[in-house]
Amino acid sequence: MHVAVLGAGTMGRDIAHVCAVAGHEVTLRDVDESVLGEARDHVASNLDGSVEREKLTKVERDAALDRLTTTTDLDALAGAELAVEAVPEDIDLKHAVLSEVDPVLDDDALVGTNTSSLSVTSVMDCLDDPSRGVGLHFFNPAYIMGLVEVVLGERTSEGAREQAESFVADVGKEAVTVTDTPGFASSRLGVALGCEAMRMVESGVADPADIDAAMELGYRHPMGPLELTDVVGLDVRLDILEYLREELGERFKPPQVLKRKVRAGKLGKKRGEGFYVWEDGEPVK
Ligand SMILES: NC(=O)c1ccc[n+]([C@@H]2O[C@H](COP(=O)([O-])OP(=O)(O)OC[C@H]3O[C@@H](n4cnc5c(N)ncnc54)[C@H](O)[C@@H]3O)[C@@H](O)[C@H]2O)c1
Repeated sequence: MHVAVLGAGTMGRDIAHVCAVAGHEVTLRDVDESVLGEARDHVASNLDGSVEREKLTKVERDAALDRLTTTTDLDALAGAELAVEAVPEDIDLKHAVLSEVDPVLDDDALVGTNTSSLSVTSVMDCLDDPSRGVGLHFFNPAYIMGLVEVVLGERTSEGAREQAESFVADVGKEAVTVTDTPGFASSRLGVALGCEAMRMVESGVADPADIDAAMELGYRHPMGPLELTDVVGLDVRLDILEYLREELGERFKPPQVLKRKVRAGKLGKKRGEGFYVWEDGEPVK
């Protein structure tokens, strides 16, 4: 299948990786040429890691990388049978991207959005045929995490649901299918925990490493809520909180410490600093 991935940032590049390994021809599009170079190197390096861990052979690694094309050119998406949108969490931007791409895709193409929280019904209402739209919510890092939330918009057709669930199984992930409610099942709970952890940092309960250790060692979370916020991106978490506050009320009010860090460009792992300083891909605790 020809899969178009829109946006080559944190999520788009790993979704492209997953689809290429599963045997799909992937066109990864971004508006920023430099991001595309980084994205390809990132995928190549993670594929090398899979070879080292004997999850892939060298031949499979090379074939997956050959199936991945990066481009800024919209026409390169022509005829794609699936598009997965992974541009920033802004409904106007998502509408602009999907409206532009819609006419170029195959007539029956499935259109997925990787939104973490926005209404899938609203994201998809710009499509010529919104019944082809569905949420395909991958988790970070998408090439490792086993879950994809399939989110059904008000107008998502039964056919689109089946296509989405079978695509998720085909790329080796487990689907949970949820209705279109703010934050779905995962982000709403995950963000609530992260938000409370940030308030605890603000009020001096403990430092980030100790708060994270409490959840990791006391509750068996593989990663504490503040480290996870750094991995996800503080800007991404802020966008989600602002939307959930609008939809669900003041309990999702973004903490000041989060706003301050975002304003200062401390966006987490991708910028080398968030709640932690990051060196060689690891937080300094
Ligand atoms: N970061 C996470 O952990 C995470 C997890 C699950 C879901 N999500 C969701 O995935 C989406 C993407 O998040 P991200 O963290 O990858 O963002 P990001 O900021 O890392 O990447 C977004 C990319 O989109 C590109 N872009 C902007 N405008 C574009 C356009 N018109 N056409 C094509 N590309 C364009 C940017 O250049 C950037 O490379 C968001 O909806 C977010 O909520 C994020």
